[in-house]
Amino acid sequence: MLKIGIVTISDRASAGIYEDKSGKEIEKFLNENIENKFETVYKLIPDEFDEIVKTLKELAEKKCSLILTTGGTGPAPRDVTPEATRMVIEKELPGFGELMRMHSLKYVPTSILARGTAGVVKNTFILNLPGSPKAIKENLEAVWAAIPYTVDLIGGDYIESKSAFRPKKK
Ligand SMILES: Nc1ncnc2c1ncn2[C@@H]1O[C@H](COP(=O)(O)OP(=O)(O)OP(=O)(O)O)[C@@H](O)[C@H]1O
Ligand SMILES: Nc1nc2c(c(=O)[nH]1)N[C@H]1C(S)=C(S)[C@@H](COP(=O)(O)O)O[C@H]1N2
Repeated sequence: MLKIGIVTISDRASAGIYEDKSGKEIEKFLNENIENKFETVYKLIPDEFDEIVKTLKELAEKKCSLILTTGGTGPAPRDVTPEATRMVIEKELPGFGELMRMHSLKYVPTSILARGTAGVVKNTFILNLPGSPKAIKENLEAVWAAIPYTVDLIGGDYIESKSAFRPKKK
């Protein structure tokens, strides 16, 4: 069955200082946009480089076709999610981050602070989203249409989604 990893990277949420609303927002978006059966694997970790790398590798080895991370993409000293993601991926897909930042300008001028990227390791596609709960939908609505086809191309499990775009086969 289609497996999707949700990784919340937040010092405060992982310490129990606040509830992880962003992970829940990701789950909600997936439930609203995927029509076939899928299971999620959820991880809540602090902004620690080694822990992020370990978690992403573990979820890729568990055959998640898609991993969505939230948090740690900004300029603060402990924000290292894009660097950790680059340690794991074999191929970067910079268009996802570019489009998310451009689209998010419509909501906040600080969208240019997000450094999130995306890329592929074996049959897993990893995408970094910003940490704020409201940023989840704002960013996923920008790039979701391209995600199911990306997962097709890398040999991941099929994602059935009315909001996806798949180019017609010739
Ligand atoms: N997982 C989360 N759940 C709920 N609110 C969050 C989460 N992550 C971030 N936020 C909220 O979004 C705001 C902006 O995110 P910010 O970049 O400060 O957090 P972060 O660096 O991702 O998290 P942290 O400081 O805990 O590591 C935060 O002040 C916080 O209120
Ligand atoms: N759509 C959208 N993008 C957004 C935001 C937002 O609220 N909405 N917040 C911005 C802010 S304030 C920051 S600092 C960066 C990085 O957030 P992160 O460090 O929590 O990942 O995402 C940016 N991108």
